[in-house]
Amino acid sequence: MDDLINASREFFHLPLEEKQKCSNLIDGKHFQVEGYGNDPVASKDQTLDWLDRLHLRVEPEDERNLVHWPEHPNSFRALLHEYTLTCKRIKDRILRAMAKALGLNEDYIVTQFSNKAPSFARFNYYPPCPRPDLVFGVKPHSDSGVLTILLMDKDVGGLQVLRDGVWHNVPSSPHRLLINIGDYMEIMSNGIFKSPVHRAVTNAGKERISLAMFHGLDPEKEIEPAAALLHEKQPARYRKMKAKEYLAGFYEHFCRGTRFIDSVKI
Ligand SMILES: O=C(O)CCC(=O)C(=O)O
Ligand SMILES: [Fe+2]
Repeated sequence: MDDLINASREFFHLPLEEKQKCSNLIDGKHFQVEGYGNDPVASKDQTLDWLDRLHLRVEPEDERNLVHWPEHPNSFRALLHEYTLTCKRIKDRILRAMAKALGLNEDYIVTQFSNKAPSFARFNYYPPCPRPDLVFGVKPHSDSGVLTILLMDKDVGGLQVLRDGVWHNVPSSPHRLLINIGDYMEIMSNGIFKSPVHRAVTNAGKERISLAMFHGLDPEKEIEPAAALLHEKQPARYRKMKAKEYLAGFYEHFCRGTRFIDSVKI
C-alpha cells in the first residue's frame, strides 16, 4: 500500500506538463471522467475543491485506458494492478457478509456485478491550502457505487463524516482501510444501509493523499431494492433506475453540491 501511495505522490509531484499527458480534458477543453485533473466546471458560480485527482478505470481489466495511466514512476501500473486485485477480494468478502446481515442469500450482492461492472481508482492529492477556512478538499457528498474502499493518508487527517447533523473527524492511521457504503447499496438494501455523507477538509501545513477504490455496476444494470426485502408493510423506498442514468444524475448533483439519491426516494 505504501509503495502505491508513494508512486502516486511521485506522479503528483511531477511538473504539470508531465501530468497533463494523463489529462482528463480532451484537447484541453472537453471533460471526461478518466485522467488527471479536477471536476468539470458546469457553471461560473460552482465551488471547486482544493485537490488534484487521478481517476482511472481499473475494471473490467480489458477496458482499461492505459493512455491515462502514468508511465512515471514506472512501478505505478503494476502496483495499481496488484492493489486492484486485493480490493476485489476484500470487496467480495464484505459484500457476502453484508448480504447475510440483510438476511439475503449470501451471494445476492456479489452476483449483481457482471463482468462489465466498472471499478475506478481515484487518487486524491490535497496540497497544503493557505485558507482552509474557505475551501474544502472535497465537498460533502456520498459515494455513488456499491462500496468504496478508501485508503487514507497514514499521517494527515482530513476526512470527516456527517452523523445526526454533526461532523466527526475520522482519525488517520497507517494502513487503515475505510469501507464506505455507496448509494447503490443504500438502494439495494432499501435504505437499511445508508450511504454516509462525508467530506475532506484542507490544512495549511501538509499535503495529503487518499486513494478511493469505487466499485460500481454495469451501466445497463437496473438498480433497485432487493425483492426479498420488500413486503406489504415495507414497500420499495427508491425508484428503479439504470446505473448509467444514476451516474449521470449523480455527477450533475455532485458538482452542485447536492445529493442525487434524495431525488430517487419514493
Ligand atoms: O480524501 C478522503 O479522505 C476522501 C475522498 C473521498 O471522499 C472520495 O474520493 O470520494
Ligand atoms: Fe467520497
